[in-house]
Amino acid sequence: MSKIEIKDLYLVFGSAKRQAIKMLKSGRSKKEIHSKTRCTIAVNNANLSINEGEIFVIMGLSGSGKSSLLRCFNMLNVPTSGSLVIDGEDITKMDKDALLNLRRKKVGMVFQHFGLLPHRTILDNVAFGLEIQGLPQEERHNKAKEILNMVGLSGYESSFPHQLSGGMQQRVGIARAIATDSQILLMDEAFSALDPLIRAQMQDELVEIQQSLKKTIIFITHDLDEAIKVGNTIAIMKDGVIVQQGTPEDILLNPADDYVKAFIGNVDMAKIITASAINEPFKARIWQGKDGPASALRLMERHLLKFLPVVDHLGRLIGYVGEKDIRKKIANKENNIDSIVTDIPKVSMDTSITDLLPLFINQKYPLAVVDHKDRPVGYIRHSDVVSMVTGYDDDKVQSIIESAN
Ligand SMILES: Nc1ncnc2c1ncn2[C@@H]1O[C@H](COP(=O)(O)OP(=O)(O)OP(=O)(O)O)[C@@H](O)[C@H]1O
Repeated sequence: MSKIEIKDLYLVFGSAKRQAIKMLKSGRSKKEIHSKTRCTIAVNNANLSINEGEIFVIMGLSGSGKSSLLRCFNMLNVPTSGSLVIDGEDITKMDKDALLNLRRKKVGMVFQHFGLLPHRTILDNVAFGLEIQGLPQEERHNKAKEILNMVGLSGYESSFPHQLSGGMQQRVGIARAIATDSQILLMDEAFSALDPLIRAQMQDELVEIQQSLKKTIIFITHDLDEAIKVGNTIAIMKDGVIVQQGTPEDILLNPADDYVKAFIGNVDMAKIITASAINEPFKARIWQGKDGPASALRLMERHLLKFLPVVDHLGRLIGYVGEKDIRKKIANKENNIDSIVTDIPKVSMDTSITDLLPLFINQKYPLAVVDHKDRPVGYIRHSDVVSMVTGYDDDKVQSIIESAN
């Protein structure tokens, strides 16, 4: 379900906003508009749909408009035109009180440089939003302690921000943002001031927090690896325009233009692309104890396959049967396929391509992809994995592999 819906959103800085938008719509460039009107087009016709409970990442070069757009989500920046609907309500039309309420209760923010109050204890920093909401001291302290425990900072309640490392301070920032039970978290380069090891740890923790609390998180980063690690959806901005949005895999496999290509240029695709990108769904399967060689052969011929998955009475994969073995059984008038079921390595949809490669050693059949109940969902051919890793086209790889066999 979509939690946030942005339609035709423009954000212009400067006084001649109308003129700037008119020029923009008549095709003038951002630069040209700036030199004529002194206005900056920060967001140019953004359209986004953000699902409840997802981590939505916004990426783009410096100055592309990420922070400007993010600040529209709590109306710290007031869009020049367009709508931004949260839970069915257009926040661009809210009055002052409704907006205060939105910021206090619904939309929390985590800043790059933590934004903690230096003379307040960690406990009081986390309880800050609750204090503004008017919660009595005992109640807000209890809640803050609970959240500090959740982000691994129990025991630091009476410390002050400067006594904590950067990673710990950012945990406090996150704790403060989630203490108010806000459903939406805005995170602007929240991890970029942290050193790489702590940063990686914080990324894992964010994903965990999101999974347990089901917040909707809008997360800005410059770092594609980070975007891929935490993001369910990634939107890429250039000069105020959202040039592409999709799942990390969509973006890696089908970059919309050269700008996006340049972004993903130095990512190790093989580590990020998973089995799901090259999975071929099974069109048929046979049931152990029920189907015999003749029906197996019929299915193979119908679906042009040289092997079939065999499943037990619960639909769980046992292995494959191959065409040659099936034909032998038929020739020998044997009716039981049990002795010819070959064991096969099983993988899941999210196994990375690099982890798939070694599994092909000594395998004549494709790998089997199974779901969490061990039921077969598809297969992965060696040639597809090699094409993905080498970048050579599929037919060429297929012929090399076949000639080697
Ligand atoms: N308050 C403001 N007044 C005028 N122009 C602004 C203001 N805030 C941002 N801009 C301009 O809007 C454009 C987008 O800036 P923004 O900070 O949103 O980009 P960004 O992608 O977040 O960049 P960075 O990654 O460096 O933070 C830039 O041209 C910037 O100079």
